[in-house]
Amino acid sequence: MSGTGPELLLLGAGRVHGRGDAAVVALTRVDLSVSPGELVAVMGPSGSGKSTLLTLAGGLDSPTEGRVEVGGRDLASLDGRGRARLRRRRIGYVFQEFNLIPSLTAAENVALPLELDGTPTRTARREARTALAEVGLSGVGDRFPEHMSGGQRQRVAVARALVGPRSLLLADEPTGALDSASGEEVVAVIRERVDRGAAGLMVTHDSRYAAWADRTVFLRDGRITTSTGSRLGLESLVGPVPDGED
Ligand SMILES: Nc1ncnc2c1ncn2[C@@H]1O[C@H](COP(=O)(O)OP(=O)(O)OP(=O)(O)O)[C@@H](O)[C@H]1O
Repeated sequence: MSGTGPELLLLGAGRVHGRGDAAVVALTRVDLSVSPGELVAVMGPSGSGKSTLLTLAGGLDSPTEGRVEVGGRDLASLDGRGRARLRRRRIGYVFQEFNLIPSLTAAENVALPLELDGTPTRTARREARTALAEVGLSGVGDRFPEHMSGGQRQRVAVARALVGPRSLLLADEPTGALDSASGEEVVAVIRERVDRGAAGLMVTHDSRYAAWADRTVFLRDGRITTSTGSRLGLESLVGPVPDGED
């Protein structure tokens, strides 16, 4: 984590695919700042640019206009290797698909990003157990994904995104097809890590999960149309939202 500035900053950021008549504007002129300790939810209809926003924020794709900074650093100033290193060390992703490797145990799956980054196996496994404990899965490190429930598997995926000192969490529909109890557990884990100092950006279709965020931005046709400052604001837009502990 660096200084007091935002962990994630998008300034006039946009992404156009293709050219001329075939050009598709996936995202345009987005200004967004997410500070350490802040969780921002992203909502919007299908095709409104939510995933594009996340891939730009994570340096998986580059903007065709504007800029994206992570930890005060303009991603365009880094070469491919520099961006890859930043992604591995600083950014945690949670996707809808669990993407766990079936032949590895839960702990091995979680340790993998650290091991790929050169962390000695022993240290990586220790960090993996800490991350599994953080998501409430202390006892299942030696289990294989096929012997776990959907909710447990997604929490393993969240642990893999959290492992080590991640300062930016990007979650694209992290609750996926989970039932609401498992979904709430996943969002609670993200909320907890954010409360301990990470910055979080989470795409969701469900206002119950967005209610865990400090702010919600709404996308339409690639633009931010509305931004609520609080849960109360969200309530005025989408109707009553349940309490966090429900
Ligand atoms: N590689 C690409 N080439 C062309 N168009 C693309 C590409 N990727 C995304 N788009 C378009 O950009 C727009 C935004 O897509 P994006 O996936 O970001 O939306 P989304 O809000 O995440 O949608 P969903 O909720 O369905 O996942 C869509 O119109 C999509 O068709």
